[in-house]
Amino acid sequence: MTGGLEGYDAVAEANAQKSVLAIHWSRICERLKAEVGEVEYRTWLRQITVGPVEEDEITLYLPTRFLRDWVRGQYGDRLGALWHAEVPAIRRVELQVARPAAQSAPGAQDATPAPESATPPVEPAAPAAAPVVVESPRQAEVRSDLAAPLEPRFTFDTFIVGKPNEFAYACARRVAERPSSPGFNPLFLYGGVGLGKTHLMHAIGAELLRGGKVSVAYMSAEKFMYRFIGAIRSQSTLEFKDQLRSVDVLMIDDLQFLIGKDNTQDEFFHTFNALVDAGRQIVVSADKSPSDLSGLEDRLRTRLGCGMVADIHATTFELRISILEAKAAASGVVVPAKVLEFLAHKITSNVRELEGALNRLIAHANLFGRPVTLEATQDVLHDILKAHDRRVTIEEIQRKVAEHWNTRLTDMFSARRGRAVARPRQVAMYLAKQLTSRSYPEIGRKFGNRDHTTVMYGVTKVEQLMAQDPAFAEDVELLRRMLET
Ligand SMILES: Nc1ncnc2c1ncn2[C@@H]1O[C@H](COP(=O)(O)OP(=O)(O)OP(=O)(O)O)[C@@H](O)[C@H]1O
Repeated sequence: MTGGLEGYDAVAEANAQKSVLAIHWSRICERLKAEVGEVEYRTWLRQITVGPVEEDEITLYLPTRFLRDWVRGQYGDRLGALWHAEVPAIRRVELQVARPAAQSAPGAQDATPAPESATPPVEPAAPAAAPVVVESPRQAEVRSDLAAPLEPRFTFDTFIVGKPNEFAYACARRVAERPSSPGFNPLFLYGGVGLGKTHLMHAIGAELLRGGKVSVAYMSAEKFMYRFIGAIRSQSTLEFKDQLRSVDVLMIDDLQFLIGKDNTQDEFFHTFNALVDAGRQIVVSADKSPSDLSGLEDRLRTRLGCGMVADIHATTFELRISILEAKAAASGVVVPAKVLEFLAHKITSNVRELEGALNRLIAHANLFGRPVTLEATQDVLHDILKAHDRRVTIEEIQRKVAEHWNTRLTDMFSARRGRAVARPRQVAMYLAKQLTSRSYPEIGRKFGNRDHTTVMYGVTKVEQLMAQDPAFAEDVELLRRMLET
């Protein structure tokens, strides 16, 4: 009997404490709403439920680890101060993850949720292994409810292939023809800005859809994050996960955006594993190789590097010319070869800018009905050309390259031919061709009066080595970036 009464007292006391806390909490909520605004309050704070008070500490619960971390970072101190102002005995606020009790309405203030302590929200079980190609044919679809639409211009037919991108192109083709082939899942495409990563991803998507039977979802990593946050806010994370895990091919662009976004990385990691385990294809792009994406969790970097990693190098003059020729031909406007050469020499940064310059020229020609000439080009594009005036000198290039390979600067001009000095010299010639507007004979003169054919040989040799040896290619790329900034 006594025990029963004690139990009753304890329950009554706990209930009384809950009601008192609920009154304080509703006042605090009003203050918070006034301080942060209705929208922010509803997004982040409404889902807080009040837990017990022990000594000078009150526990508040949030439904997910993501929300808990966010609220702790953004509002932790403020919550502490408001509770202390309301109940002076409370000096500390502890934020914990807990799912609300099944019956309680979201945000119900007297709900006593089931704490999950430090464990993250439970992930849905990975789907059972499924065949690579869906057995019962269904309509090919791009999951536009879930992802971004594909750009119709970005196909394999409109992608111009040259040395810097031929490997990435071949890998992309292979994935489009046989998704989830061993060794090609995930396909990780990386390279500098505006070099065609997105174009290749869309081309894969378009090709797969043409073949039917698959569902494809493409989205930027940024969109992935916002979709994920949106799902948390609307308490529909399970639907979000299910949607993502139901596609045959998932493509995530610009993965570097997830650096520092730990919760989204976690989510992506689980999605990634569930899809790959189920035999679905993943394609990812980023500005660096998996090993260089410091800031991504190690386990994610390791998995990203497990399939095929393909680099898109900076464009060569030849590739720039081919791209310009193809785009000019498609426009129907006659652009003289010397104008194309001029542009390919001047605008070396990336294909997006090159394309932008050509489009401006073409629009100008169409609007005013005047032929495209070199003079008109200089006039119409004067701002772009000014911004692209190369400031790098051959002397700077020689110095940086010599430092990088630890050779003497004088070996750039000397007659010595050993590989240890010849290779850096060839790299410097290659970079001089890439980063300055000097001709082969001019470059030759700067390298101890060498003949222009020696320079041409050096440039070709470096291009060949870059195609064969990724480590060497990365070295050269690094030098190039250092010189350009
Ligand atoms: N080899 C190519 N052939 C034809 N067009 C190309 C090629 N490479 C890039 N482009 C064009 O250049 C533009 C920029 O390419 P894209 O958006 O694919 O670059 P990205 O590498 O994804 O850049 P970012 O890192 O900024 O996302 C697009 O219009 C694309 O069609």
